[in-house]
Amino acid sequence: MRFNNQSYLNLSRKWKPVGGLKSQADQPVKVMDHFQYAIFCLLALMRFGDKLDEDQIKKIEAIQRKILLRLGEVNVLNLFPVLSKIIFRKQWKELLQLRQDQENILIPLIKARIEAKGLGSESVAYVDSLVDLQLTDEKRKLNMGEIVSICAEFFNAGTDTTATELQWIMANLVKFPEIQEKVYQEIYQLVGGNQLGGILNEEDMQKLPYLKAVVLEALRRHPPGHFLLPHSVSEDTEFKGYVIPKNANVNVMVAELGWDPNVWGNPMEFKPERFLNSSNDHDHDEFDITGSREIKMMTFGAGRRICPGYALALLHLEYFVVNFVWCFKWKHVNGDTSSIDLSEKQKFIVVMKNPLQACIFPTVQST
Ligand code: HEM
Repeated sequence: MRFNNQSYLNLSRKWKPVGGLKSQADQPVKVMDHFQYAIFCLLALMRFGDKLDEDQIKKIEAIQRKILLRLGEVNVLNLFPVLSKIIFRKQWKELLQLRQDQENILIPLIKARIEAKGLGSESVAYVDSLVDLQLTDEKRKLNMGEIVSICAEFFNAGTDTTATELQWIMANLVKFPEIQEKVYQEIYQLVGGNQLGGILNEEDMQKLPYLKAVVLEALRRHPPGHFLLPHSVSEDTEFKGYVIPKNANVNVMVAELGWDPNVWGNPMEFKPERFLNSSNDHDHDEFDITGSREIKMMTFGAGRRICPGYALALLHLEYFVVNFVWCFKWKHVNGDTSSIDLSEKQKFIVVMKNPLQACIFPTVQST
């Protein structure tokens, strides 16, 4: 897609401040908490098939976060569980209490879903498939504890990764307003004035290659995980002259792979255009994020242990970005692009060292 400067100027957006009050709109919003909450609500809806109220969401979020923060401790205690249960009795008690709290919150939601399904609810939820799942080798279904753990994993693996990536994308769109404007113009050229202020849907997103390129570029330049989960080889393996012994821990430097100058020109530059018509394979128009044809980046891993939520994450990222840009103009604080600092900080995943703050204005379309 080409963006012609003339039409870009003609269509240039007008905007009005949030709530119609300039003073309010001038107040920068720290967006990350809102992103996290939105993604969490969406995942909860997918899981339980029903909208949960704010109180329930906050309770699940709080317990999940407490458990996530102590995950390292769980791994250490599990190295020698028999011994650690004696020596670290207090820690074990606290961790078991956290698990109990998690079950107390999630089990009633799972049971409510089973009941709703029994009463003929037509919606489809993730919990339904877990309840129906038959473990063929063991000739049994999942028990309640296992369903709780799998639901919890879905929250842990899907919330912070997607919300963090969303923050990286929006930070780049605020830092580089010309890229934000290109996303807007692409949407405008697709839907014109017909859908002003309306929400764009999944079908619209399939026709927006520049939007997809922005999301891919962010996943390349700012992968939330700089490593994969630990893997190991099941037998001694030789790779490029090195012997990797059986059971050795193996990982991949995900970020370095996406920043390799031999593969990507000016890799540290945020340049979505590199993903337009990026496929060399004429049978496939889209970039192969799964690495099944060629591995150029591995933000979601590759092969059989690839992130099972990658398609969902892409869908959510594209959905939020397209609607954020269509409905709002995102501006940096005090007109100063340097207020957007793209430095990284290693937490559980790699986050923005200085979280994004932006002034956000609902757009009013010029005709
Ligand atoms: C931008 C968003 C996301 C990124 C960058 C991401 C990335 C990853 C990566 C790199 C792995 C490890 C792959 C490996 O070790 O080979 C992984 C695993 C996993 N992801 Fe994601 N993920 C994202 C979103 C999601 C979502 C939305 C879900 C589900 C709702 C999800 C569920 C999982 C699960 C369950 C695993 C563990 C799979 C296993 O143990 O085999 N992820 N993800």
